[in-house]
Amino acid sequence: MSGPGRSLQNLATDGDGFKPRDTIAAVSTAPGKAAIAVIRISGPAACACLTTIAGAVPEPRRAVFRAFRNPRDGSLLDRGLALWFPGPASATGEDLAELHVHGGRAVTAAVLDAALSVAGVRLAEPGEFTRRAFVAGRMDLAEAEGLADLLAAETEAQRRQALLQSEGALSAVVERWRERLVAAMALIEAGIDFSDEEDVTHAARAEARREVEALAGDIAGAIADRRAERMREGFQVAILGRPNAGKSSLLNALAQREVAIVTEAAGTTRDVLEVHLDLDGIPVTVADTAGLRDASDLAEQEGVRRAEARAAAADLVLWLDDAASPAEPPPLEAVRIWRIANKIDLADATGAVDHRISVRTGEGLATLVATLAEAGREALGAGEDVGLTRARHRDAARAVHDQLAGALAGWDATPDELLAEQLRAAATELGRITGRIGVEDVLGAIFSSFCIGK
Ligand SMILES: Nc1nc2c(ncn2[C@@H]2O[C@H](COP(=O)(O)OP(=O)(O)OP(=O)(O)O)[C@@H](O)[C@H]2O)c(=O)[nH]1
Ligand SMILES: [K+]
Ligand SMILES: [Mg+2]
Repeated sequence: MSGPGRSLQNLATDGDGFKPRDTIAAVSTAPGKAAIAVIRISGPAACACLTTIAGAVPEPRRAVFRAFRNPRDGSLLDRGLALWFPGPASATGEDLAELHVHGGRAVTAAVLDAALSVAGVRLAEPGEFTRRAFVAGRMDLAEAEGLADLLAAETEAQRRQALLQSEGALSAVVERWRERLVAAMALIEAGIDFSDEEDVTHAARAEARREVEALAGDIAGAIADRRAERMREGFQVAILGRPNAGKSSLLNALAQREVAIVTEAAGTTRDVLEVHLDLDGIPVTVADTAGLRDASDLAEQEGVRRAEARAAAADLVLWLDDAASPAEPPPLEAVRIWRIANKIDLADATGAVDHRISVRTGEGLATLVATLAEAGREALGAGEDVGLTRARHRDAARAVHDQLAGALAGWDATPDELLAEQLRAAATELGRITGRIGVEDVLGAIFSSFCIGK
């Protein structure tokens, strides 16, 4: 990765007070008790910092065992590994030092404090190490977002997808789109050069048009495919039903712990309660809701309202009902509904149902879980295909698509120069996804979503 980040240096530094020339330090591992914690220091004073705390600078990229000392009085703080990564071939592109210390609160606080006492060193902002990597051209924006997703990944499929994006798979797709646009532009521009040979111009314009049509189709396909974006949030399932159908019991059975209160009193659940499940690598969020009925109680009325709102926003509704007395689910537009008859230990299901279960005896639950995982995999993919993962990507892709559609609509009537200009504008717009252009407005939002130390 070379160009994009670097060309942004001025934008990225002047736009919102971001100053890569400071030296930053932070604990990069999670807070709390642990065997090891890593303190990272990046910037021009990293070398001074390392010398002050750990003695001489070690050979680049070699871990050495050192005593870490308080710069104020030379007292021993801890012993551990020191590493030195001189810029620009470091993670941030700057001089970077790492101190691996014992992972206790007091130890990390003392060593971080020692680092911050060195002139020119300050505490890092959230995501600032990654942001410096972006500014230095070590990764593009889509890759940085992939890295954020990788840190947040809770299931295998999420991990696979995030890793792909962090390694540049989405950037490569977008770059390929841009190359196709540039090729179409070149055809039009060739027409400009050969404007006295009408046949050549005509053929070139026709070929460019075919290419732009195909590209607009591919981009529309990518916008319509929401699987990768939904993978980040998980497959959203809402359990809906009348009071006492056994919704909370089902949630507990799926979660394999007592998350929700279960009683025989109708109207027990009021708030929406959700659990995050990992079904065979697929992230599935299941929400338990208040039983639907004309409630007199104010809190229960609000619970019913929330239940209906959650169901309307779900990918799938599990309409749970008593096998003995099934009722119709409420009309839910554009939401898939599975009818599930519960309590088949008491009475057999009547009418058409998708699943027959007894939460009490466990009958039918394994099949239900397997079918849920399958539905989730269908909706989200397995994390092996590359797609747009954020609204930000989709907005940019839609803007490009609209520009291409506009160019295609007026194609024959548009002079070569103007057509080439329209395609150039679309190519520029594509650069928003990887951060080649005009990203200063989104930088803060993207990087602040990271933790401090990343
Ligand atoms: N026999 C039998 N009882 C069940 C089964 N599932 C749940 N129950 C019982 O049904 C009653 C209601 O269960 P809940 O899980 O609280 O039902 P709910 O749909 O969450 O009820 P609300 O939150 O009040 O709407 C409890 O007494 C459960 O033990 C089942 O499969 N068989
Ligand atoms: K109940
Ligand atoms: Mg309940």
